[in-house]
Amino acid sequence: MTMDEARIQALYRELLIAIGEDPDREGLRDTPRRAAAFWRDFLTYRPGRIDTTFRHEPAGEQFVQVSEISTWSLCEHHLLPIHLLVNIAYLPAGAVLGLSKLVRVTELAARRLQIQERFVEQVADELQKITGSDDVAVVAAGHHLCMSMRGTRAQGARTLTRTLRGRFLQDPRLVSALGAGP
Ligand SMILES: Nc1nc2c(ncn2[C@@H]2O[C@H](COP(=O)(O)OP(=O)(O)OP(=O)(O)O)[C@@H](O)[C@H]2O)c(=O)[nH]1
Ligand SMILES: [Zn+2]
Repeated sequence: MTMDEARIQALYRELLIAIGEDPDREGLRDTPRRAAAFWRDFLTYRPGRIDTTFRHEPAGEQFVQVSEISTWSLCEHHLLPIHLLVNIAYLPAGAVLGLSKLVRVTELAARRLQIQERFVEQVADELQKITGSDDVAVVAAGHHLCMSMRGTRAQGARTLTRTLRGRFLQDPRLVSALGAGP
């Protein structure tokens, strides 16, 4: 994605004028710069290495889950934050992924304009790709500010999205191992 920071700053200045503010008053003078820096920081996450795996042949079946990964995304309809708690599980296929990489993959999918349904799909796609396992599950509990600070003002409403692939689709025991969600 290309980002034109000078243009973003100019647009924020326009926005301040449009809402009846004086963009040159002391408290607002640097606001367009700060707001543009936010967009740059938010949208240009560099995940580093995300595919470190270790060969591992468990004696029996193994289920790996990292729970309650906390991150922030932005709702693409209102440009307001979504706080996400994410559980990721997979059944290793001959190799296990470095645990921190599950967090990096989560962050990568969060740092864009999102809907929560697509977010879990994108995390699952990436996880399948880097683990080589078809058996993955991603569950997210979202708190959408567009539903709590405006609109319905539904304080505490939690949205649960879940994507199940491979054996997670076929085996109810695996789904119950995931728990009720983050
Ligand atoms: N499916 C889905 N909907 C979302 C998500 N984030 C926000 N929305 C919804 O997007 C919808 C946009 O609806 P509109 O009627 O176009 O917008 P609005 O007039 O601001 O609606 P309200 O939010 O109901 O006030 C709302 O129902 C939001 O709750 C998301 O991650 N997934
Ligand atoms: Zn929204």
